[in-house]
Amino acid sequence: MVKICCIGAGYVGGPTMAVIALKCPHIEVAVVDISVPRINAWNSDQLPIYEPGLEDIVKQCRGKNLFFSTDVEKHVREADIVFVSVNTPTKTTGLGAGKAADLTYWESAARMIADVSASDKIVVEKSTVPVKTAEAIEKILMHNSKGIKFQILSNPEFLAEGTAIADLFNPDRVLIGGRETPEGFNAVQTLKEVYANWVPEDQIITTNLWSAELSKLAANAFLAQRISSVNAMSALCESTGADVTQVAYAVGTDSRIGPKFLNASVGFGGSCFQKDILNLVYICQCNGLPEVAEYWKQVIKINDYQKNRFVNRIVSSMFNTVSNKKVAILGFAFKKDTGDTRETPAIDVCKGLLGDKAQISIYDPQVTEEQIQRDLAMKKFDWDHPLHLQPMSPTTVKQVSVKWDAYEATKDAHAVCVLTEWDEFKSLDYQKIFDNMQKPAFIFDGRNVLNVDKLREIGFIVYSIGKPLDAWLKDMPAFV
Ligand SMILES: NC(=O)c1ccc[n+]([C@@H]2O[C@H](COP(=O)([O-])OP(=O)(O)OC[C@H]3O[C@@H](n4cnc5c(N)ncnc54)[C@H](O)[C@@H]3O)[C@@H](O)[C@H]2O)c1
Ligand SMILES: O=c1ccn([C@@H]2O[C@H](COP(=O)(O)OP(=O)(O)O[C@H]3O[C@H](CO)[C@@H](O)[C@H](O)[C@H]3O)[C@@H](O)[C@H]2O)c(=O)[nH]1
Repeated sequence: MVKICCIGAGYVGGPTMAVIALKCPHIEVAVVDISVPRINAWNSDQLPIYEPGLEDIVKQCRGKNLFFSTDVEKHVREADIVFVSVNTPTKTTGLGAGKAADLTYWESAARMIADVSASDKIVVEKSTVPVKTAEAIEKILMHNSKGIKFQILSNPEFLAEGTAIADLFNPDRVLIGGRETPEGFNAVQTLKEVYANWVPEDQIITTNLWSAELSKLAANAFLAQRISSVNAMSALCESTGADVTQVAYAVGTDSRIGPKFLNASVGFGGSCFQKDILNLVYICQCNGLPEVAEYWKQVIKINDYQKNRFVNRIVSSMFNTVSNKKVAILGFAFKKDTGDTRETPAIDVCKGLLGDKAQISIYDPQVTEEQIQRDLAMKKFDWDHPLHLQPMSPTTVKQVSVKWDAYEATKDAHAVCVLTEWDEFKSLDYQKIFDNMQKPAFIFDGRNVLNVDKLREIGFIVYSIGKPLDAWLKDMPAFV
């Protein structure tokens, strides 16, 4: 029986390996991690991550051909194929701080593989890594090996959170990069055969190592660029009376552009886009391409601008101060159908409002109070380290309260901000919410999911990203 071991039982390692186990009953899959609580959770009824459809698959395979363990060395030693899906955070200190990828966890995983291996192995980069990482990993593995042969493959993951299982079942493509040598081609073929159990062969793309590594960074940069492009247009729409939804629709019907990923928002979040673009910018700089670096950096700058613009709009609309005013936040996760808050725009919006001394009351159906407090107290980029290595926040933010009900969160509030597009926010009883709020009652829709006309009929003053402004907001200049 072929044995696969995946180092890193996170948002990528967990779902990816669960799907491989489901689709390949003849393969034994072990997912290992240094975090004991994470592995305990994978072995319990309360999985460590929320992802629609995941629980059913884990229940079906766990204990049969899918195992979760902290015995990292044992499973690596026994495996034929080792996936590495560990954190690759942005460096916070030293050379490349604030941009470059920190490969500490990757390097320690590679050294451990070299130390414990007693047979030839294929080592697969699943984490998103800088171009040429495979070369460095190869050196670590070869240098330490005792005649053992390692083949390195790059197999970046393209799943999006909230739709991970659907994406894994039916990927647009699977990308495998390898060395262009007979051994490299064999390794690529071996991995291809795993995916071919459920992915049509013409959707399995094979390339050289560097193309696979760079394609992942490029794909995320292109996706994020679309959002920054539509968000840049949203600012112009507000100034001109155009409606960004209409503009995006008109633009997206051009088959060369396409309709997806053109929703204006308070800004993109998530663990990948910012980190991967910063990494791309750094690689461009290191390769003597400052113009290319500057081009991609602009995608992040517009995203920061959009989050600031949103906060400024709230404050300026509310007589230029939110000091001691209660602002209800609906949604804290970086997108719907996930409890993940990594780089969520809600953190920047809340910090901006707290800077203006607001009292904040938050409701999100999937995010706990402990997580929100951690996020608001944590330094930028600290979130992307294994849980037990993250600095603990010494204090909680007192002006923040977390509620388990939208009506409770919005009670007596001066304003409501929608920051995640959870479906349930569309069908709330907004008349009831309005009746229980201070007047004038404001709603700032950062996701364009609410029925603006209906809200205005009720009596709300409404701001929606990139939509024609109502009279109140026009008279209150946003200082952007
Ligand atoms: N989250 C996504 O949607 C997504 C999608 C595609 C690619 N990626 C990339 O995949 C990688 C992992 O992302 P994630 O979201 O799964 O991160 P994560 O933080 O959820 O999981 C990483 C896990 O690796 C473990 N780990 C770290 N070092 C280890 C070691 N030496 N030995 C054993 N375990 C170790 C950590 O404890 C953690 O549980 C990153 O490079 C990310 O950029 C993420
Ligand atoms: O039109 C859009 C689409 C998305 N977003 C926001 O963009 C962020 C990222 O969304 P999404 O890409 O759906 O989720 P991720 O899980 O971050 O997935 C991205 O990042 C992963 C990690 O690299 C890749 O594997 C995926 O292909 C890539 O879509 C979220 O805050 C969304 O709300 C918008 O504001 N407007």
